[in-house]
Amino acid sequence: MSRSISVALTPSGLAPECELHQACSIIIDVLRATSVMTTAGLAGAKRMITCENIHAAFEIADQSDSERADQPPSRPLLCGERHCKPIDGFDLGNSPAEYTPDRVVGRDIVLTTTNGTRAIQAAMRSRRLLAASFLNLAATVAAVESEPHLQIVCAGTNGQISYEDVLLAGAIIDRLNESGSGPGEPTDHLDDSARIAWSAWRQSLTPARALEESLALSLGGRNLIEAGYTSDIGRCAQIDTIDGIAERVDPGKAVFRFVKR
Ligand SMILES: O=C(O)[C@H](CS(=O)(=O)O)OP(=O)(O)O
Repeated sequence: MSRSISVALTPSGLAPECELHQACSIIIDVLRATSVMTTAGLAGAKRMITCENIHAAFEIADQSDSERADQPPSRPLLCGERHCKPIDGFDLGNSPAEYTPDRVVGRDIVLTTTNGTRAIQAAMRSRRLLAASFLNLAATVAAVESEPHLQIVCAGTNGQISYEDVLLAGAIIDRLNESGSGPGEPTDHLDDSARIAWSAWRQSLTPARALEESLALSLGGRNLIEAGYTSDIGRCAQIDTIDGIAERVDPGKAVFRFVKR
């Protein structure tokens, strides 16, 4: 199958002319939104509803409350961060470690983060929309391998390209091309950003440097270290520990469910 892969290195890199409505889009925010969505999904969260701002998150939660007042505890968990820190009045922050089964099983989650949930919004017009992390790299590849047009959207950090997201974009491209015709050259058609991501990933693969170290060098990694969340970097650097993926269930709505492979 001839497949094309485009990468937006930040959400604003999505070309206005790109035909998102035909594309399967993969959102990447390794540190930490899409790692959180993957972890929460595995832990049994019912639905993950993403939104861009705190006000909208409270509105969604209040609306669910009034819809189901007779069936407590149905209020969604309010989750996310600003400046890497938990938000006042919210239930959970943006550390994957917080998303344990005892906290999230059977619960809806409303998530708002600085970059990840904005990237989701930027790609809402996509035909399919999935959230990828290193944790579920194999499940991501399995979910998209028969798609003819893939659009990868890196969340970046505050409008800037972030190395950790580029690395995962490259890792997805690399895995999709593992059974390609020859070493060193993907068989898929890659745009230039996809080629940059793939090269970055290939270059990062040295026996001397573990993925965790590369993530710690990145913009998102440095921000987390400064904010006191160093241990999240190691957690988000685990590869293929979760065999499933959060996928949007309803076109036009930022509502995701975790699909086990
Ligand atoms: O909390 C995070 O991991 C980041 C914070 S920032 O990117 O350093 O501002 O948010 P996210 O939207 O998950 O990238």
